[in-house]
Amino acid sequence: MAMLSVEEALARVLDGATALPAESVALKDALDRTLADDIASRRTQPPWDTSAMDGYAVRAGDVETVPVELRVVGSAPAGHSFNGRVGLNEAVRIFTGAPLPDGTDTVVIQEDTEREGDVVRVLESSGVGRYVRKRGLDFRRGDVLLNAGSRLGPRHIALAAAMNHAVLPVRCRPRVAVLATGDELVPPGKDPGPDSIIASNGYGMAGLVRRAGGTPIDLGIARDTRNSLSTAFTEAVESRADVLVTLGGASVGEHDIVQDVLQAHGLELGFWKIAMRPGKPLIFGRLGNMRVLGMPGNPVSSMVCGRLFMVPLIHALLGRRDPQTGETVARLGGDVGANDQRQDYLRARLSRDEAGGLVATPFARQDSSMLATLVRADAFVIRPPHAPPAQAGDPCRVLIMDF
Ligand SMILES: Nc1nc2c(c(=O)[nH]1)N[C@H]1C(S)=C(S)[C@@H](COP(=O)(O)OP(=O)(O)OC[C@H]3O[C@@H](n4cnc5c(N)ncnc54)[C@H](O)[C@@H]3O)O[C@H]1N2
Ligand code: MOO
Repeated sequence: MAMLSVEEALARVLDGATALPAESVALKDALDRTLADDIASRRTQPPWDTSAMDGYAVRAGDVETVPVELRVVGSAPAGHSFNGRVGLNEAVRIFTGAPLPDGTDTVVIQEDTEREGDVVRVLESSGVGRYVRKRGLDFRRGDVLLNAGSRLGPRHIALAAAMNHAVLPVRCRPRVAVLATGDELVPPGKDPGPDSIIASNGYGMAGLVRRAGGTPIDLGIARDTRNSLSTAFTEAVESRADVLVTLGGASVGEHDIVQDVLQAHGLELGFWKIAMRPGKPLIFGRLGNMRVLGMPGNPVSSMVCGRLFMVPLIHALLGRRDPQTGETVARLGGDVGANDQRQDYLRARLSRDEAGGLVATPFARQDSSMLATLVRADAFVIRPPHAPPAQAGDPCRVLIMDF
């Protein structure tokens, strides 16, 4: 039977996944959150014509011919405007950021002047508007400058502040319950028994959840028994998780009972098994309002499934409009053989050729248990199903490692 393609599987995971409700957060807590509404400016910036330099505000007509002496009639530091009107052959001492006094249209920088008492001698002429930032140069009241669905980086937060917003509407963080399964698993840092494996995947998955903008809920480690799994699934439902991620027990052995027990809880199965390596036994379905991703236990398989399916799902629940696929193109740094029906994600090193082009060289060993190779890798080379053999120098698709 033909297995589901990666694209089709992703489409099914994202089907019907729409943005969660919004909440308000203070600017200082808004970093990396996703905006829930378009944001219009409450202010025009700059609010008035402003000096861009320290110097003298003058009338351009007075300084056409230089040198010329002007009478200094006042001073305008930032935050304190000069309230009078500046007349013929007059100047006001001005500083960067101060409003341009009435009657002036130009700034002469102080390096181009000599001052003596209340007289300034202007040595260089200056055109109209020189060193003046016009009112509204940056933006105007009512301009929509930040869009719903964008992730708030430091620059977006600075702009929101400049627009005079102290609080922003953002999407609630998707809650993602993460459950490791397996009798062999023990937490890191303990003294492992003779048959123990250290549980690693849950830590990686929780990190992926956080990076994607969700809140991980740690459900710990379930034993390979119906009872233990059942208790954990009940806990997931009670925790009001939007997504449940299980790790391990997804394959065909008689201890791989995750799917069975999920079904006993009412799982509506979306799919099981996809044409992908690593990650073939991926399970997807719904348990009430909760989406369930049953990931294979091999550490690299679960991280790749997390990156390819869980991260886009979290982004969809955040209403992200700017999702980055992370995909680009490179040239192969070594030969690769013909591919079978599974789309391969080969861990690879990136380098540059002499012309500066990107080169991706897959590691020789690609076993899905090898986490150290995942950390050594800079990218995945994507080999589509049934791709013919390819040689060093041939173009290839790559997914840059971003976790
Ligand atoms: N007869 C077949 N056997 C297998 C098939 C198949 O199609 N036919 N598929 C293989 C593939 S592909 C994968 S991937 C694995 C996935 O199996 P499971 O999801 O059932 O995973 P487990 O058996 O529970 O564990 C596999 C491996 O990973 C270790 N593991 C599990 N959880 C964790 C964790 N949280 N942290 C660290 N390591 C973990 C576990 O100890 C095992 O070594 O099935 C193949 N078999
Ligand atoms: O698909 Mo499994 O994830 O190859 O090892």
